Amino acid sequence: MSRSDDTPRLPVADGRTARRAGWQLLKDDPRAVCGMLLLTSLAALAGAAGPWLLGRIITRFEAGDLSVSQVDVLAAAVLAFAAAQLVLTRYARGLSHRFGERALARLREEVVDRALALPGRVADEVGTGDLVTRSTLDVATVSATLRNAAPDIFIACVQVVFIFAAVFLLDPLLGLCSMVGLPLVWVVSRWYLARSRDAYLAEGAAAGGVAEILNSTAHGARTVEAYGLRTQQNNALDQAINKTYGASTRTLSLRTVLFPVTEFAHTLPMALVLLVGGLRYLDGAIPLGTVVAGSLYMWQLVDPLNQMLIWVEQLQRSGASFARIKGVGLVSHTPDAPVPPPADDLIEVQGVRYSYLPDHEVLKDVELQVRPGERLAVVGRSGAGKSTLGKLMSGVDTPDTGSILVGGVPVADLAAAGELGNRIVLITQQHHVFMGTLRDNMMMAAPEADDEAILAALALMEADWVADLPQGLDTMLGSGGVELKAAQAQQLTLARVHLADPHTLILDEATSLLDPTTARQAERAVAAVRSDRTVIAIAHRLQTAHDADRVAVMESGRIVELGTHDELVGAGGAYAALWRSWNGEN
Ligand SMILES: Nc1ncnc2c1ncn2[C@@H]1O[C@H](COP(=O)(O)OP(=O)(O)OP(=O)(O)O)[C@@H](O)[C@H]1O
Repeated sequence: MSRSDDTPRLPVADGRTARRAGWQLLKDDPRAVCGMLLLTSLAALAGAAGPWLLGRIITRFEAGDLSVSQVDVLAAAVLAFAAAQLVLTRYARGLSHRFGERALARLREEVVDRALALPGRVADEVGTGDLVTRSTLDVATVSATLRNAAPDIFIACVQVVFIFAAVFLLDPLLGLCSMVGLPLVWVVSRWYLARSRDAYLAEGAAAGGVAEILNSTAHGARTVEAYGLRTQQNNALDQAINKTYGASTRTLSLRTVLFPVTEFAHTLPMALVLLVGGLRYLDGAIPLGTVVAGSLYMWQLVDPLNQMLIWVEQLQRSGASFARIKGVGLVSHTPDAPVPPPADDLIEVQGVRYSYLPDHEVLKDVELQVRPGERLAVVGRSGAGKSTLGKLMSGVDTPDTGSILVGGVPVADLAAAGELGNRIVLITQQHHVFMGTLRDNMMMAAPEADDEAILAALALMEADWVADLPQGLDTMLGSGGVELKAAQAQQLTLARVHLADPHTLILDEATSLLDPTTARQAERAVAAVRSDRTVIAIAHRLQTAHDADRVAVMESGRIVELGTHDELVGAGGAYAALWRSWNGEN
């Protein structure tokens, strides 16, 4: 039940891909980036003016060519520049935050799109834990960076550049002194960054492992109880928690080196500027005002460098999260080019092979054409591959080889582009009710549908219960709201399909789990939604095959017979045998 270390995981984007994706976030919003750069530069310039003016006051005062009123004017200018820096930084930060929010919104949409475009087989293989961790914890980590760290780091970088430039302009030797800490910061950061990516990835993966075990235990709680697997699950959880502890300790030990060394690297230039500046002043090489201005710049440098130090860890952590988020896209099925509209409603299955597991082919060279408006029944023994064929025809996954086309366009491409829902819909026994109002649940199939159309679709499915809902179409459904019974959920699903108005329905035993009365009601609902559409019915009851235009018989992943009911009964093959045995049973 619990997943082991061998459980396949979603891939992680390599450093180059992640850097390119990060760069793309900037390129996607060029106006905001230019605005941020301009405002931050102006703010840094205003910030650099203060120490320079104070230095001038001291130098000229020392030289005796400054009156008290001139001191007042210069002091007022210092204040004015400080105020300007405050205002400009505030606007720069506002702009950066808005940039961060927009980038985050794009990233969130991308995660959802990519997760939804994951091939069904991959989603089955990797389980929910890894995917959930990437779309929740990892997105939260990246969002903290985009909201707070990125603006602060950006502003700090610009400030640091301006401060160094200002010290060099004051006195090149003091400028050199101001930079002595940089090699130390460079070395320790390289040391840290070389180790921390893997360490944070391991920490993220370990957290995913814990989430996976908790998820599978919660979902399979009854099985755990029934088979007495409690100890086994506890042990697996203990192991996963120990792994998380080990991974967190590793990242902590990296931080205990980074922080003290960089702290020292900040203090060193301040001391050197004071020492060398003082000596040069005593030698008469530079005025006192230059030493004061230089040390004030060093004092100004502490804050942005500290900001960068504080955020470098967050940056690294979110770099790992960003790579994990981008990794989801590496296995998602996304079409390379814009998807053209299908020429018509003809469905063609050409040489399709498919396996869930290596060396176990479930579909073997399946060929099939379904004409618009045709009713095709797919029959065969359990495990023959009927449902798998239905899933592939509805774009849930892509074939390993061969293609499934509608009007000449691969259905998986249409599904990935979100353009399959109003063409081909798969109806299974699982009817999902989304958390939200009844109207939300209906409008996701047809965003432009009005209340009248929604109520008409529900009425067509005999969903009388809608009239009893406390807030009508505004009633909240799902957990925390009104919980629908299986039959009601099915009516809702079918009404949604009716609104989406696809040309093809793939019915996979849509009514078999219901009790006889609700099954009859459900059959009427299915009949209402089938009218005038192409219907591919994956049928257990051969009456469905009898009433269909054509019947495809599947055996061990192949279509072994294809024809009308009468033709196949006459041929005396596999279908005739199934028909005889079904008739005998009934
Ligand atoms: N998610 C999965 N992972 C691995 N194997 C699977 C998965 N789903 C189906 N299979 C296997 O693929 C084969 C075909 O299954 P499929 O459900 O398509 O057959 P079917 O004809 O629809 O059977 P039934 O009528 O019992 O639903 C079976 O051997 C089944 O065990």
